[in-house]
Amino acid sequence: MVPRPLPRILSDRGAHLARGRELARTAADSATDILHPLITIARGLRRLVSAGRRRVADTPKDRRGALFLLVASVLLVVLLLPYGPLLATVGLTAAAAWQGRDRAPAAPEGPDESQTRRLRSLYDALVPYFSSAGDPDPLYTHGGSWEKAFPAYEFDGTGRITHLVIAYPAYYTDGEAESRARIEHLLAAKSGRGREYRFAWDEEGNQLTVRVLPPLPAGIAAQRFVTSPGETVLGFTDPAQVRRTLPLVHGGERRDVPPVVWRTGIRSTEPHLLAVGQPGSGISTLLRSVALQALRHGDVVIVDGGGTGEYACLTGRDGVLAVECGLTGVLERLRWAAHETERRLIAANRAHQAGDPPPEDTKRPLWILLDRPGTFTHLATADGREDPRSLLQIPLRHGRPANVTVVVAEQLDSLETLGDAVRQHTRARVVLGSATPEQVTAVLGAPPHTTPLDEVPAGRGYARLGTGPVHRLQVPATPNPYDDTAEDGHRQAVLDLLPARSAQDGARTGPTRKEPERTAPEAGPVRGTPAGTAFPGKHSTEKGPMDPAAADGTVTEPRTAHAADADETPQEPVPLEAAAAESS
Ligand SMILES: Nc1ncnc2c1ncn2[C@@H]1O[C@H](COP(=O)(O)OP(=O)(O)OP(=O)(O)O)[C@@H](O)[C@H]1O
Repeated sequence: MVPRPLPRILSDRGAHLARGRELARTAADSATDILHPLITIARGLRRLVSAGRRRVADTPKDRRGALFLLVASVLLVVLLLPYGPLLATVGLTAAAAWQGRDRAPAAPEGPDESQTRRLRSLYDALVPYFSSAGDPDPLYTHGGSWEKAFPAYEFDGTGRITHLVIAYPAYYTDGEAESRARIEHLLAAKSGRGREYRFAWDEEGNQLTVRVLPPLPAGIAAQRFVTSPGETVLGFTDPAQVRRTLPLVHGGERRDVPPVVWRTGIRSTEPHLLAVGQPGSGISTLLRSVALQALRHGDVVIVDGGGTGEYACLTGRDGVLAVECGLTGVLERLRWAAHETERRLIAANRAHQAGDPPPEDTKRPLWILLDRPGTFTHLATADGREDPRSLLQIPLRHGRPANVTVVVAEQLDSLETLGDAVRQHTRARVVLGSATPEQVTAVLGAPPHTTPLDEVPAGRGYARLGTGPVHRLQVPATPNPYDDTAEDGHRQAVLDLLPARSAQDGARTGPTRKEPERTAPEAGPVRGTPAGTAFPGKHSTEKGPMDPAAADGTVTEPRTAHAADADETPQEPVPLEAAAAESS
């Protein structure tokens, strides 16, 4: 699979950097070669001086005078002898060169006994798979030699394999997923569990390369990442597949870490994201991390189907248009988002036709983040209300040119509740937590090329942007700052990133709505569901100007950053058909 190219400016910069690094390395290598004798002599002189110092220190104080006298007499004799100083310099240089020689013992050639045993055991395990009765010159036979089968290998300090190249016969069915999986499973088991392995199959050269991957850096706190507008850091990955690094602060130190950067906006080829995972895998954490980054340049609407107050910290903050966890509010917000998408499209379209740049009020990114929207689909169906999925269609289909981005997070076992529009238009995908290779493949559209971990840390998983490669992913630690069980430093990092509390909170109200509010949590047994079916507990975050069902029964219009500048009368939504008619 071809990695999605970076924007030219970035890829060029990467190429320049790589070329620069290569040149610097070559220059350093040449300089080391030329200066090697000098380095050796300098090292030897240093050793001679320290030996002399040691000698003086070891000599009892009362005998040091005699020692200095002896040295002075030798120096005097040398000075008086014909060619004495010259001979002394040559002698000293020779002694320094001898002392400064590299004394590290030469690395032993080939593997030691225990390493040979490991390689032989791997070879024997592979014989049944890589041998065939009709092969006249078999590479793998019982009792055969492993040397030809394993042209390259490396071991770590504990004697476990870290890198292995395996040659296999051309007739092995390496194009079939099942055949590959069989070998990968066997190698992971025989090379030591508890580590992650990357397998690279070279079908042309009939070689399989196995590499042990170092663990991804966990516990990197949320922080202001060095990114451009339109870029969102989903998490961190291996350096092998990413040509860029992000400067970060981790554990009080500055580090450069390769990120998985998702690009949104009108030029994005993956304008919307779908994140799935098992309960507790870190999906809400990922959404919180995305929200905090989105708030740097845009407005955010959050739909929380979890009902555990995961996004309470964002309520009433600048740029946060709503944090909804009740069905009525959610429908209201999604309806508004659909209308806003249409409004932006029409405004931009009019500007295009007039030959003007897009109006300012269509440029500010709008993010709709939905955590477990399946809960509301279920409630709406039971209540005979509008399906929230149908309201998502317009932002998903037409969000890109309108600068509207949708992020949907759902649990692995509720994927069937997502609906076609979400499936079709979310081309950026993330899977977190433990998942079988089949589940990962079903979500990402391609298998992971690494073995799954026995114990998956929170926030660990895979990401794929469009048809790009599958990346290992570690989401930055972005806990709910009101969660006492989370690490204090990580909670404080989130608090530091929160925008200021909105000054206009509670300032504006809109038309009255008569509908009674019904929240997922307090709905109790819902019509059409078995009595006692439990829904997530209520966490009411509807307040201020976004409250769709305030105590006095009034509803407010969602507040955008531009609403204040624009006409105070709520804009009538214009359907998409009208936009199409206008443009024709
Ligand atoms: N990237 C991460 N780094 C460190 N800890 C994390 C990370 N992601 C999640 N966690 C921790 O794991 C726990 C579960 O995370 P989170 O609530 O985000 O998961 P979830 O999938 O939304 O779970 P739930 O279904 O329970 O809501 C939390 O304690 C959170 O702090």
